[in-house]
Amino acid sequence: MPSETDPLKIGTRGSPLALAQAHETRRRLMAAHGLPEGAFEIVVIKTTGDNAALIAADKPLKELGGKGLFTKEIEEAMLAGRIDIAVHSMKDMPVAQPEGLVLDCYLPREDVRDAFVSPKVARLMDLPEGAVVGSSSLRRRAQLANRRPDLRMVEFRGNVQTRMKKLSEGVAEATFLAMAGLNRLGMAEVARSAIAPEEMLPAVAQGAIGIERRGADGATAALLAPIHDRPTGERLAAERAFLATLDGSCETPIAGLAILEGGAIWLRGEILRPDGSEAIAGERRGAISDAAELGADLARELLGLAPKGFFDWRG
Ligand SMILES: NCc1[nH]cc(CCC(=O)O)c1CC(=O)O
Repeated sequence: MPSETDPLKIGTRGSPLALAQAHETRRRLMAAHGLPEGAFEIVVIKTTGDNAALIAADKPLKELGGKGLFTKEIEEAMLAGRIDIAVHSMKDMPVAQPEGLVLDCYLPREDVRDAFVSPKVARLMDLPEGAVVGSSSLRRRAQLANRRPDLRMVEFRGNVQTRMKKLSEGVAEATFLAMAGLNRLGMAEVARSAIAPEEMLPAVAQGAIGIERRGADGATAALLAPIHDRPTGERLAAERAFLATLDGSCETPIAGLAILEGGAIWLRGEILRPDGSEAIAGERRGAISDAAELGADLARELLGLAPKGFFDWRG
């Protein structure tokens, strides 16, 4: 057991959302084991994705380093023993972990929906013709272009405050944020409305927090076991198998959402051309124990339906 003289080191990025997630993890570990706050130490690690100069460049994140942009330095710290666990937004996690690390602990999932944020109108469909919308997410940009080809898209990055400032300056009339992030920051009022999955299917693993550890660290595995949320793990097994089979990441125009219903699992998935000119969607229902196969199977179906050139974004 960790103690005040030998605390468990929790690695995290330093953004307000990442810190909120690390604190939630510590609270759950304290409650599960009756340990004091001092038995856990939160260690902030700067990642490539946190480099202010890169972020200010307003380039698509994809061009800045691709997979592992927000995780590489944290995983290196864990392999080197400087931290014991790492708390991640699962939406940003590559589908496979580096040799020696495992991800098998998930906290109960937050709201999976995207939030619609605008000082002008309450809902996506109320935006006037030709309105400018800010987003750097390839998925959101493609989905929006698909549903509202009249809208103009601009790159939009930074924390919630930065984005709100850009909106008030008129850089764009609306933007999107994950409801989960707003809720965890206590900023739910920023959302004008939550977008139903039927209108805009969220990113794979949106709203889920995962806790990574060293595979050989049995003591930490035992410590994490009581805070693992099994339904979240089952849903992510389907969604991440879907993403893996599509060879996707958080920066590809892919959406996927699994829901548990009456003892079964229901997975919906969507792939898009980056310019939104075409979207292909499908779904699977099946046994929870087959979650990963369902995900892979749905991905193969959508791949089979995609015309030549659809995956030009796969590089
Ligand atoms: N790619 C950035 C990112 N990664 C996780 C979240 C939000 C929280 C979550 O989905 O768990 C966000 C910001 C956003 O999309 O608004």
